[in-house]
Amino acid sequence: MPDVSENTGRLELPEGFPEETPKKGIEVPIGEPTVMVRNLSVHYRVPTSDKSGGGRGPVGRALRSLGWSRQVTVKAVRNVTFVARSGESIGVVGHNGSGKSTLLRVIAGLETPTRGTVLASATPSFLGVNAALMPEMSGMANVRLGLLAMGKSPREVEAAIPDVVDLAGLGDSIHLPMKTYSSGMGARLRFAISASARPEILLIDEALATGDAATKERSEARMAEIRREAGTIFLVSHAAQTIEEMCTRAIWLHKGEMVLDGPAYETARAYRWWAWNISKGEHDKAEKLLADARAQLKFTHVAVHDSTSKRYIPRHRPSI
Ligand SMILES: Nc1ncnc2c1ncn2[C@@H]1O[C@H](COP(=O)(O)OP(=O)(O)OP(=O)(O)O)[C@@H](O)[C@H]1O
Repeated sequence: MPDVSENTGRLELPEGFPEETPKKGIEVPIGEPTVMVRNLSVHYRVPTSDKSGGGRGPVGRALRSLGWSRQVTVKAVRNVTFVARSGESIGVVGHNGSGKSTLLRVIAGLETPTRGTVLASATPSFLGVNAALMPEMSGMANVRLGLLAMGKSPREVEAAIPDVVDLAGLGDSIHLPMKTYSSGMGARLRFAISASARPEILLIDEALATGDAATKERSEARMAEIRREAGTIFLVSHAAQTIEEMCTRAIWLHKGEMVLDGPAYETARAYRWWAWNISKGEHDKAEKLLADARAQLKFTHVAVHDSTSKRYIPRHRPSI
């Protein structure tokens, strides 16, 4: 058993936030750690068109005319640490550019962190069948293609198809070319294909926010099945309400930093309250909410002992 101590406390709702009864999600026992993220940072060096670098004078102009451009560092994820356990579905919320997708890509093993480690008990399944899907082909043909791309045999594909089609809930549209689908319909199909594998760790980026009520219901039931089979789900969404409805726990990222990590309902609502204040131009109030949230974030300690480290696979080769 790795040595971990985590934030599992209840969070206080910010003062003045309208109370609602939390939706009672599907309860599943919480088990062993499945993903451990320790001191994770991801920085990018990117060119900027900002003319202030390299000097405004003739030297700067000459350098720029030779194609030189100033580089800046974007700190997409800053020193994030947490532990995910089987049975949890963890929502990741935050403003545009707060690092949500980057965090998921590192867990998926698609991105190498600048610092820190990510360990996982199994290879995560990312909603990444997108690349294999063909817009010209029908939804049904894409189900076959997606399932084959996930490594299923033709026989397994045929056996899985009815379940995927049912979960996608597209009706007769399943026979139409995918390029005619709305973004929500495409997302439903991708979710259904990825979830059919019942992976131990499932990573979903923005796929469920656009679903209608019936789809959400079906997706939630499927997510609960995965959790019941000792799985863990990460769900990135701008729609904090989706997180409230579909997750057991949520992480709020702000400018790459973890602001809050706690029960989905409280965390997502605290984020919504902050976002609402930002949208109304109440920046001082929003700053205070951010500070209050940070004050409630408890330190998570992660140490993997040699005796158990074999169970956990690094998702990357750490650069430091
Ligand atoms: N490949 C990349 N190269 C350079 N910068 C990147 C790259 N990927 C992400 N970033 C930057 O890292 C930051 C975090 O991006 P990320 O996509 O993780 O945020 P996000 O919270 O998922 O955003 P959104 O909600 O808008 O989808 C942003 O400032 C983004 O511009």
